[in-house]
Amino acid sequence: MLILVVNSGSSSLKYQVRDTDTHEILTKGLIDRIGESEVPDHRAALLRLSEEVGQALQEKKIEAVGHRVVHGGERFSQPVLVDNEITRAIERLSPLAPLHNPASAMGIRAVAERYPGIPQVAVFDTAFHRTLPPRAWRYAIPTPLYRRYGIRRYGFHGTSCGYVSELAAEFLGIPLEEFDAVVAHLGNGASVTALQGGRSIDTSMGFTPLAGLVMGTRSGDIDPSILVFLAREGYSADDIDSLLNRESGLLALSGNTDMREITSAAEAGDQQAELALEISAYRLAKYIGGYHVAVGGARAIIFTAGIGENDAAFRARVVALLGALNVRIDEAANSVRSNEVRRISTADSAIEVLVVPTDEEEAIAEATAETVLAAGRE
Ligand SMILES: Nc1ncnc2c1ncn2[C@@H]1O[C@H](COP(=O)(O)OP(=O)(O)O)[C@@H](O)[C@H]1O
Ligand SMILES: CC(=O)OP(=O)(O)O
Ligand SMILES: [Mg+2]
Repeated sequence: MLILVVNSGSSSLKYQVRDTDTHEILTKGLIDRIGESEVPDHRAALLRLSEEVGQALQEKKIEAVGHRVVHGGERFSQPVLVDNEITRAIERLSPLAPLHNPASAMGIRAVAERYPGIPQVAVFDTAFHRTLPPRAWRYAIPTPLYRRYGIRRYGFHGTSCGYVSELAAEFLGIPLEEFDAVVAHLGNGASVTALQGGRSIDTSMGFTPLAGLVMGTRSGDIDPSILVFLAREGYSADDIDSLLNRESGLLALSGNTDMREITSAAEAGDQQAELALEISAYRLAKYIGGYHVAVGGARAIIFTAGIGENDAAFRARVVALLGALNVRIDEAANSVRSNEVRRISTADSAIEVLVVPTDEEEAIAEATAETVLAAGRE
């Protein structure tokens, strides 16, 4: 089946046209640095996508479209065929994923206009984390807040996590059902997930993709009282939202969101950039240690996504903080650039450290084809 996959990340829009029968990628593209002058917003990115795809495909016809949707709430634990009601449900979840869900809903509507009648499937980041036990998803706040507003941990990057954990288990020759690991998905948004028996049992993002690690523009964990303090100081809800989601993280610490630039600044002696890297690595290392305990001893630590796959210096910095776990990096293996699954730990490292390139688009294409075929059989 010929599938267009649309992955609306917070700062980028990735697309691919894939044939799920032959596994061929017919065309793909990345519209990056959304928000800067050339591509001011996701609408502009989608317009560019439709021009590029139209040119590349000529007379070939796309049969279905798969969308990455970040927040599926408690309702969606599987990919679903999209209709108007589902699109509205995705929009209603926007307050819980303000950098992502509006872009996905916009994408779904834009595709419906451009390719009328085409089946569209939503594939949710949250779905993989529906296996979290209550001890991990409940917050220690009054129950009515959960019942009334659905305030709980959901977790994100699930499509990526599921994809890389299968590849990692296969690489190590461990059956997925017996695979205990920690997955660090480090992109513009970043999260860590604890896998036990191949299933998610804890994850650093929470009610929204703001919790956990230091990210490009997101603060990650902070004391919630800071919000109350700021509200009393006169900050509005929108001010706080924008402060923590768009003006914090690496940007606030170093003046930059791009790890490549932060790393070169740090190497050139920029103290702020150095501190930003230190804080990010330290926070991640603490999570890895915690999740090693949560899964009862991880067999592997997996690095994936933009930073995880490409930033050898950052990986080395994180692993250097894991000495207490007897995890050791192999500097030579770590500095190899490759698109393959690879081991970067030494033979005597207590836990294997792997780099596993993620492919959310492939996972979404497969899920889309399956969902469309299953709907056709009903
Ligand atoms: N070669 C590289 N070295 C260091 N960081 C990189 C490299 N390539 C990409 N990155 C970083 O990866 C991040 C983007 O990751 P990605 O997974 O594409 O993000 P998203 O999908 O969330 O938009 C950015 O912080 C970028 O700086
Ligand atoms: C959920 C999330 O943060 O996604 P991204 O990394 O694409 O911003
Ligand atoms: Mg991403």
